Amino acid sequence: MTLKLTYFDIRGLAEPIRLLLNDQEIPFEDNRISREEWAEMKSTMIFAQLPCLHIGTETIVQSAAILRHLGRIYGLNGSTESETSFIDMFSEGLRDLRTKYFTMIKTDYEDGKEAYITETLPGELLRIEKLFCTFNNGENFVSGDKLSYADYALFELLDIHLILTPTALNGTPALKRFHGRFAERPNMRLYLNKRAELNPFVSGNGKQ
Ligand SMILES: N[C@@H](CCC(=O)N[C@@H](CS)C(=O)NCC(=O)O)C(=O)O
Repeated sequence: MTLKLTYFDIRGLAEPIRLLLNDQEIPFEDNRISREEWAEMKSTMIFAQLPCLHIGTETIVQSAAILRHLGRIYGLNGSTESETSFIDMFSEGLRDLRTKYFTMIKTDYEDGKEAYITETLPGELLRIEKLFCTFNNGENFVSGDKLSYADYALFELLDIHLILTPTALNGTPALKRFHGRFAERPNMRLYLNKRAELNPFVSGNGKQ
């Protein structure tokens, strides 16, 4: 089965998907397109947006649907209904914070960054940390002993906040430990080192 992930040459909404594929050693074509190519392609996309995953003969869009699809087929979606629901719930919570982050980055970076860092972020991260500590006191993965797609989404969300402010995780020690641990998974380390050479922007407007 061939996999082709199409997105822009930024981290954005595709990066948790790239992290999962690289960490799991799933071969895929990382198709990073230019704005000119996008202008040609936009009208052919289901919701006129990216990312898009071609997987065999299937086409899947919507970043969360892509991540969940990969989670289901590669065994990264929990082992019971209750685990899967927890993973979904956790991911949707992450999505809410990611939306706040990208809204600030895209619409209010100059005026809103400081307030986001000092007023919005600490409470949001504390809530995520509390939920993360549900299983094994946060010493393993989101859903306990078993890795899931949510771990990739969590890692990327923490990582982009560390770019925004290097002290982002100082008030959430379990999340900080998770970030450090996860970055040292051998395939993650390989990918992160490779990515560091290219250093793509988090967002299309170059603010991060
Ligand atoms: N809900 C969608 C949002 C997709 C989205 O906002 N994509 C943006 C890039 S991050 C896009 O395609 N922008 C180009 C455009 O709308 O023309 C998802 O999660 O995949």
